[in-house]
Amino acid sequence: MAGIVQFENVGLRYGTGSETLSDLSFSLAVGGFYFLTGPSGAGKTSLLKMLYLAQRPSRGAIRLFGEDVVLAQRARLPGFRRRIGVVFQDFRLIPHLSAFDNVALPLRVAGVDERDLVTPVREMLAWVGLADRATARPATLSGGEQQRVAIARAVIGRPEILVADEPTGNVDPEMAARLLHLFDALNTLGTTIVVATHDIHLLSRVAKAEMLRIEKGRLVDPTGALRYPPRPDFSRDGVRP
Ligand SMILES: Nc1ncnc2c1ncn2[C@@H]1O[C@H](COP(=O)(O)OP(=O)(O)OP(=O)(O)O)[C@@H](O)[C@H]1O
Repeated sequence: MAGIVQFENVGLRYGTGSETLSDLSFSLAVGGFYFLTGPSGAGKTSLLKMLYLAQRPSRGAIRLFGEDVVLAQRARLPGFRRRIGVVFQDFRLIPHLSAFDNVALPLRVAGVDERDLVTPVREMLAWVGLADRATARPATLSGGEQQRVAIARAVIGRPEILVADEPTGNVDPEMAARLLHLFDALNTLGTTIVVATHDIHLLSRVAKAEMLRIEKGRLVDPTGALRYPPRPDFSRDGVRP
């Protein structure tokens, strides 16, 4: 079955320098849970940006939901983006809006009636432990609280893909475990999850997760499990390549 995300020979060059990312070829399954790891500066955020359509690749093909998003007309990109929830490394909350209104934003953009959004937004704020901070503006929240608002905003619209860049960077281990539980619950409902992280404790907490590792702009894939197109299955006659 085709993946919900497919990168084929993707390269990314900022400006005129050498490529930041090279020869990325992989496929992510619908409903999969993936951790993206690698040293600082390896290119994790850059890969995620291409995935959530904030950055065009310099070469190669990217297919999301079965459609070529590099060749897609610009006018169609917002439609694809609405199907992807993003937790940015720097949160990107709207400063003049309360926590409630930041979380409600994707539902309002999608045209959800005001009467229908109050309960889901309150429930989501409670989920991330911020039920009593609904009226607070981002500047009055701690870094960890802002991060949780950002996560609530990313998942409120039940995206098909959730992309999170270091989502537990500013929270204590107990909150990190709760957030991971939230991602896991979403994943169980069918959302494909891609989490970039340095946190090795996080990696061991989700047994079903697969690892994507980037080093110096290239995907390191020792098992070959993520290679695109998939390897032929030799298991029936027991012959390994
Ligand atoms: N907009 C940009 N213009 C030019 N170079 C950039 C840009 N964004 C990132 N880079 C460079 O691309 C390389 C990869 O950066 P990226 O942020 O993708 O790495 P990362 O693996 O996410 O790092 P970290 O774990 O520290 O967040 C770095 O050398 C960085 O300086």
